[in-house]
Amino acid sequence: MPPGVAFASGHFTAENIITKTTRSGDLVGVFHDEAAWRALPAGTTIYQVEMLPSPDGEGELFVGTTHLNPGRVGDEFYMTRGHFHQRREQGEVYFGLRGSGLLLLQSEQGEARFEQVSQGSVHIIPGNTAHRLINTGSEVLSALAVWPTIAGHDYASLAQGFALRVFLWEGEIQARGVQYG
Ligand SMILES: O=P(O)(O)OC[C@H]1O[C@H](O)[C@H](O)[C@@H](O)[C@@H]1O
Ligand SMILES: [Fe+2]
Repeated sequence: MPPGVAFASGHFTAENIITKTTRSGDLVGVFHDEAAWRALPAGTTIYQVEMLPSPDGEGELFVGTTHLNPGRVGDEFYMTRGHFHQRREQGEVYFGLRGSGLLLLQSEQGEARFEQVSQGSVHIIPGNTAHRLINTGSEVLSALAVWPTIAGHDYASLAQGFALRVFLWEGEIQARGVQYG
């Protein structure tokens, strides 16, 4: 039997799944409101990534699903750390499985834009584009991703953060530009 995905839960129906959990304490400096981040228990799960086992090497693909919990740090919605690929030219495809949120995309020049993620949405992330998932809903946001095994992750280039942040302000989902300096 080839591996499958259960649409209702977004979980893989396969054996030998590799799971990585990212907790609040792992996300140092990621959220805008540092005091609110400190107030959150460090063991709070923000997201989990399930991956199918995959061979490594040129031409091979990773398949993984990110399950991003609903919640906020202060007013800011839970989100993944986000990254460029180490191999900048390598792209990726996201596919929305459940929940609702935003895919934040940012060029190397710092131009940022969003795509709405919902069940069945397909997102083509071009090369040279940083990407982060943001859960703006009240359910778990799950999205399946396919990317080249050679792509790698570059987190350091985003140490200053993305150019846009998403908050719940006065009951509305609002994106705000961030001034760094
Ligand atoms: O690496 P993060 O920014 O924490 O995102 C978590 C994961 O999300 C997706 O599944 C990506 O395809 C993975 O490559 C990434 O590791
Ligand atoms: Fe990626």
